[in-house]
Amino acid sequence: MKMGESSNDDLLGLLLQSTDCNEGGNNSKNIRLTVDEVIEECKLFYFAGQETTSVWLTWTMVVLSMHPNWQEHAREEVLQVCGKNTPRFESTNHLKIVTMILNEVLRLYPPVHGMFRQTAQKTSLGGISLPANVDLYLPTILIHHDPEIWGEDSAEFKPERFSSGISSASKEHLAFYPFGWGPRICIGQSFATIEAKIALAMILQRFSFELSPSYTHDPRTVISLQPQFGAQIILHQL
Ligand code: HEM
Repeated sequence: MKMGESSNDDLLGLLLQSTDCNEGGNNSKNIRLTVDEVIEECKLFYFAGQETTSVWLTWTMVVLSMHPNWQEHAREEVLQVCGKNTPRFESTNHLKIVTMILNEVLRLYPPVHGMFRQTAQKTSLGGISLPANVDLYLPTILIHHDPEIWGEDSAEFKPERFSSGISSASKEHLAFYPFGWGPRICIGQSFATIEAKIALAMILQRFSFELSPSYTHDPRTVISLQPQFGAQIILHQL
């Protein structure tokens, strides 16, 4: 970095080009990052991106073990679209059932269960007037489970809710926000979705799976929403 050498075709390279140490970068002086800020950005990307996606896939394996019919539907679709080949980015757009399943898992088990905000100034929100410095919690998991929004079967795993897309899945607009919303929406949303589709497709191509008798269903919040006692799953090679 001190030699002024960094590539601009990956995230770390772009961050390094934005530092005070790299005068050759494209950014104007007033938005340069310090080295400490680059380190913090790297930690944020690792923390925000790794645990969330892995727990999403974990819940998907658990839920598809509980619903072998959906596991079979998803496998049939993957084999139809990709055969036994490694799924490519382009094929992920054709995985409709896999997408419905992944969305329904995000609805029932959102890895980020809620978001925190603070009013910077006096704010009017939904007809309520809030003073400055009020802490707000937006409980994603409660909204995702609300029977008034999703229907009496809101607690059930029903990927068909999403068969006509996200906007038709619920009675309320903006009732599904596993990646947040607005200016701070998850920057890794598309990356995570492609990653999850490819990983799930590769697992379905190779294995059928079922829950081990030792599995106990007990979702708990440990920063992200996790299976408290682990996810013991038995894989059968196909
Ligand atoms: C299932 C996977 C994921 C879920 C559920 C998820 C969820 C979220 C949510 C809800 C937020 C907004 C937090 C807030 O507004 O307070 C967020 C922000 C963020 N996410 Fe993700 N995320 C996922 C994957 C990823 C991946 C793969 C990356 C990076 C490669 C990533 C990077 C980030 C970053 C950097 C932010 C902060 C953005 C900002 O503050 O402007 N996330 N994520």
